[in-house]
Amino acid sequence: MSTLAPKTPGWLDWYPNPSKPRFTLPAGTVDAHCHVFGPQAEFPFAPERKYTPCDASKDQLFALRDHLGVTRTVIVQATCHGADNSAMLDAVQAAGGRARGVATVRPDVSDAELRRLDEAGVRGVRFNFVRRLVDAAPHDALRTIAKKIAPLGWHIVLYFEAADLPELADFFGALPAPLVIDHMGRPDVTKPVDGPEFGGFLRFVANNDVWVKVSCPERLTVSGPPALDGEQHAYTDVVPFARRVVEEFPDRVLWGSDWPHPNLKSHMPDDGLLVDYVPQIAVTAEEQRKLLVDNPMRLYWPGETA
Ligand SMILES: O=C(O)c1cc(C(=O)O)oc(=O)c1
Repeated sequence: MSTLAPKTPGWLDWYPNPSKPRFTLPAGTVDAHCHVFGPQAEFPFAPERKYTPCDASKDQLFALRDHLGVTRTVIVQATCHGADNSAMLDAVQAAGGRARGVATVRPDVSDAELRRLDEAGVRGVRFNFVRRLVDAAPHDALRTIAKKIAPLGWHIVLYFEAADLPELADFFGALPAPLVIDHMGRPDVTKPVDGPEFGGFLRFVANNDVWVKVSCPERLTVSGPPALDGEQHAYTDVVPFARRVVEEFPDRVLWGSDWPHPNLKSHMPDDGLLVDYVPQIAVTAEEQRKLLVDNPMRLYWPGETA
């Protein structure tokens, strides 16, 4: 019998009993960024991982999806599973057409394997440039893999820190597939929304074939979580950044819960309050429909109606 690896010290488990959101998500809402972790007894974590999370199974993900009023999910390969996509694929398959996947693959991946992933519901590959999550920036792998996936019509999901974008922008802009940016490119929300750093990010989005996930206020906030009474607006310091992206690029924004919220050390968000954050950043019914339904459907279920 194999022994299970203990969780990383200080690892916070996902919120056990999320509140029922006060904001009613429109019918057909897609959670375009969530993960499954293990369960590690069935799907062991990758030896090269930088953290060991708690288990977060597909059934627990589907229970949250239904509780929040989400219709479909995009399950994004988490770094703790490396390039072993089996837990993600198992979850996508179990969702019976109501999930798509984003995979991590190695540069020597065969065309036959890519076709197998495509048939299983994968529509993109993910690359991580956040230093605490990887050993080295994956430029060469990304260049090689981008050429292989472009003919499938897939996209490239990128995770990076705002301060690194100026160095990466030309490289990213030359890739031969659409780009999807995780967590708004991780802006430093203590800097001005009209300042040069976020301005550079907005220009990069304007000038390239880019979609942006306006996700993770709980990860980007400096002012912290909402009060426990839930009365005040949540994550107010992140709102102006996400609001700006939604206003400028209403047809290229995506929303995701980021459940089960890897690597949060300060607090674990109530996922119900994360849904209540949405109407602060997408204020009209039209903006909400585009963010939550139309845009992710176009990217992940093109030609299908919500
Ligand atoms: O900021 C993070 O720690 C983080 C990690 C991962 C992952 O390990 O895949 O995914 C995310 O979306 C965010």
